[in-house]
Amino acid sequence: MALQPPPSLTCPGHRAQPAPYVHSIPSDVLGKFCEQMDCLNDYDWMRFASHVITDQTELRKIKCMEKTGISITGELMWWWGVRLATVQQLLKLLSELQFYRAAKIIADWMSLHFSTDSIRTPLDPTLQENASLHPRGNRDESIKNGTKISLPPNSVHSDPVLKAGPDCLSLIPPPTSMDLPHSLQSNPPISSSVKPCSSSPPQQESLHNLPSRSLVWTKDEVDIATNGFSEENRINESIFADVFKGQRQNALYVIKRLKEKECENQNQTKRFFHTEVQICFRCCHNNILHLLGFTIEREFNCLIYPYMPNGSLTDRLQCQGGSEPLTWEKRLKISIGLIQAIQYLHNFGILHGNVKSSNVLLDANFVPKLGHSGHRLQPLEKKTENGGMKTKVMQASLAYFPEDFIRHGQLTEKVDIFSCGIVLAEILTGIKAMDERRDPIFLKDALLDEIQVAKELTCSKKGSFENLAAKEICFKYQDRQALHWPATSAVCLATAACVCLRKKNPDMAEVNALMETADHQRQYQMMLEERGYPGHSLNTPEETNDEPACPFNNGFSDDNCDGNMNAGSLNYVDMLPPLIRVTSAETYSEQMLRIPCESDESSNFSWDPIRDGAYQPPTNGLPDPENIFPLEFHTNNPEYNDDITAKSTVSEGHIPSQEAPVSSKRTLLNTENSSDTCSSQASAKETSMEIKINEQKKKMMQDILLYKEKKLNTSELLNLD
Ligand SMILES: Nc1ncnc2c1ncn2[C@@H]1O[C@H](COP(=O)(O)OP(=O)(O)OP(=O)(O)O)[C@@H](O)[C@H]1O
Repeated sequence: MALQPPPSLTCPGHRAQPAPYVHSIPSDVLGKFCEQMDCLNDYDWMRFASHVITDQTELRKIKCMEKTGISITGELMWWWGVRLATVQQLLKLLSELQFYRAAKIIADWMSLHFSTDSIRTPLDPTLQENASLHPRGNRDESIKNGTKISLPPNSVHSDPVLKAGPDCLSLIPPPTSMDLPHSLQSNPPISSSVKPCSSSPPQQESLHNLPSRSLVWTKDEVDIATNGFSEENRINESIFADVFKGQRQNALYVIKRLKEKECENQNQTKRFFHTEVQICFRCCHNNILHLLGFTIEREFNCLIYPYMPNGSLTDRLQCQGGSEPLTWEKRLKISIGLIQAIQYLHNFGILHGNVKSSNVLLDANFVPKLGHSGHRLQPLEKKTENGGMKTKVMQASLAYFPEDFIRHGQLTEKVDIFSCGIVLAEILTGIKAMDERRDPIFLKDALLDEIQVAKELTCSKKGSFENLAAKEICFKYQDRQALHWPATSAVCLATAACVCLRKKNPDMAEVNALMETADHQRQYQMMLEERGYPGHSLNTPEETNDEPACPFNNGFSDDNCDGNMNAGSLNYVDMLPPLIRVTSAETYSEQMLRIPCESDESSNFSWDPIRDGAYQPPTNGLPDPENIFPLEFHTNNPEYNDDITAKSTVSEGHIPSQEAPVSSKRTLLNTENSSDTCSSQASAKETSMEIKINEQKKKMMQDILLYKEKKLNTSELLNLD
């Protein structure tokens, strides 16, 4: 259903006032209303609910929540609210069903907060005399205002609201069937047991009569599915929950059994359970993990999810169980899915509060599903047995939280966006968000340092320093295991991470735009591959593929290992169509056509002073001893130098130095592994690297140059003819 603008409540001579939406009812008013409605017997409640939701599955889900102690009317109102139902529609329905007490709660609030032009009391005419139910304020005020409003001819009798009496204000126009949410348009639910507005005595509807029972699992059912919680079905044991694999009717599930005793108090478990249930049921998005069921027996709280065959993003980034490293295409898709999930939640005013890579589950097609949201559980302080446990749990969370949240504890959208930025950085780098053997322990500190340095260097607008920081992050930390990662895509992803980490107003729209650019490039690359330009064959030395990856993926990094970046990805940057192309192709192409044989200390790429300002490049191609910062910011790998021009000091037949830049205050270093080892490995790689030029590739690079010089058109370049 297309979202409609709010129906205006207008009257001649008066300013149009938008009708308040159900979602704008304040929580205290809604609370009272829900309390009232939740007390209805099952039959009456279903009568009401089935006018709001005609989809029986949705309705069943909500009804099921009753057993968990969640207000089902609250859920119903949430469901309706996000579909832009108006208070007027709610009042009308309540009036039709003669739920006057509940209607009065809403009407009282309306009369206090909205002008008399915009409200009407939807009470049955017979009850207009009942002073205790009639919102007196409306009547009085309307008379005081002396407002006289004409009714649209065809609305007078059709709208029960309008039958209220001559001195009641009218609503013009009442929402047409087009304005109404789908559920209210027509076709009240066909249910044998629920007959709205039936005059027969209400039949008590019990949960057991509803087909929704499948959502509520019994202890026995869970026992059977997990084979008695057998060890072989255990997937994970965390402080708060045991995670088991289960099977029922040929479907695989994950059953998360909460450990109540480990939590500070029962209320906390209950709150966690409620939040998880509410969020999972409320959200219907391809990138949000669905909740398929739960148990509600005493001291036996289980949440049941679909089994995700590819486990968690953390596991796949760390290649747990010997899994293949994630390709960059998969990484890009996962990033986009995660961003969309968070945006979806935020659009509905839901804060996740627990975004981290272990909570991003991957289905059989590596589609990411964000799960396990809600309040974090706090463990009991068990000083003797489990000293330091709380600290560990806290530390794990700190890795994804911004400083001000840790200090003040106020969960906002910004917190989720920050956490998302850390996950994006994990995807880009394959580096764990936290590793106690590293300095700094937290990935976020390394990223924030890069951003700070870039900021200090550029003194320019945010976009510019973030881009600079992004390139540096790519250069230093990009995961080598994701082969053939196009530079533009990597920089876009790194920039997106930097945007998420902004202290003020991190902008998800900007993050999205960056990821769209990255995705365009993915599509372009796919197109190239379909046309017979296999991605890695352009200029990647074949032997690169066989080389062991730099030990980033063990959670360690070493600057000295960075020289052998994935040079193969340069080609795609060059070949990007003008719209998304960001690099200086000539520079790269020239570089790529050379035969690298040894590192050249004098070769140097420097930061483009024209674009980035402030810095005058050294004339001799060597770093200016007076001005150390260019050394800190130049990136020897041309892959990330879209704004960096090759200096004439790069001699023919040489590749740029493999020397790593010294950019930020600190870089992620494994304090246990000596960097020397890595450094010698890197130089060994360098000296042994012999690059064969493939004639086909060479021809292609030449074609690209011709294309750049406009001597070839796109069709000729891609051999389309
Ligand atoms: N639906 C699922 N499918 C497959 N594996 C899952 C699923 N849910 C969880 N897992 C596995 O179990 C691990 C632990 O899940 P759990 O929800 O306990 O995460 P956690 O990070 O330890 O805790 P929390 O989410 O409470 O912070 C995940 O990292 C993943 O490997």
